[in-house]
Amino acid sequence: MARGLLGAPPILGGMGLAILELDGVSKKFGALTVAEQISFAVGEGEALGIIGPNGAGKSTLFNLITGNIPADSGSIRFLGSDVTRTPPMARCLSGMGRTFQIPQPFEKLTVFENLLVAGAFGSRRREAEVSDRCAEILVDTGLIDQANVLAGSLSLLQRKRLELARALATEPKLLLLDEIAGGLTEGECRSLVATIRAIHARGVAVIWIEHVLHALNSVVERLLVLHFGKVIGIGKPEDIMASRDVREIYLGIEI
Ligand SMILES: Nc1ncnc2c1ncn2[C@@H]1O[C@H](COP(=O)(O)OP(=O)(O)OP(=O)(O)O)[C@@H](O)[C@H]1O
Repeated sequence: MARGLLGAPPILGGMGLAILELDGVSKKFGALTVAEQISFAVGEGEALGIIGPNGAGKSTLFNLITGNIPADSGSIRFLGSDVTRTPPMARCLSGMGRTFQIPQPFEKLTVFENLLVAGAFGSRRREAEVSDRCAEILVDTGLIDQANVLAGSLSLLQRKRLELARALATEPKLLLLDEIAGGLTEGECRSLVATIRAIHARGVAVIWIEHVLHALNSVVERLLVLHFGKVIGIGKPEDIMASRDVREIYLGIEI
């Protein structure tokens, strides 16, 4: 299990049981090691931020957690069950939802139709059964006025909101957000953060990869730092941001 920056054991943010546990997860693409002995746990209802330079292996880590790529070694437990060899769809059905760095909605479907597809597919229920829940999610994510708009004509912020809404439609207990604040204006970023905080406040555990640090640090209870596929720090955001390694490696500040 990864130690904190000061060598302390990982804190689960006082949230009790772990919803997700990685133990020694490793992955290589040919000669390139993208995940090396990654171990950490996320508490139920906790929000964990993941930072690291470009190419550090952050999105790859999400793909390992969701099962989109198989781990070479190590184990992944979700809600107490070993899911290391479980296919992505089954992980989604058991409560793992994710957004992708580049939103890819069904452009020729409306916003509401996009949600119906995600809700029905992500819960193996009929569209009529998920329709009310999808309408609620549109309200929660600030998209209700765009319900009948084609996804292809949305602004970047609205596409990010739709990406979030599609993940929520699968009714996640753990929500994985991949650079959802990237490319937004300051005001847009603030409004998206407010939405994410509200989702987290309802008890959904969040793992959020983000380069927009002020947005990330306003939500998460802990930060994990990846560098060349290795966890080089995990702990409270203020401790991580003050760490020499992180300042040198990630923020590019010479000490
Ligand atoms: N399917 C793949 N095959 C081979 N190499 C890959 C594959 N996917 C990612 N990589 C490489 O693995 C490394 C980690 O990529 P990854 O996208 O996980 O980084 P990241 O930390 O998310 O970067 P960014 O912040 O730029 O999104 C990179 O060198 C990338 O080129």
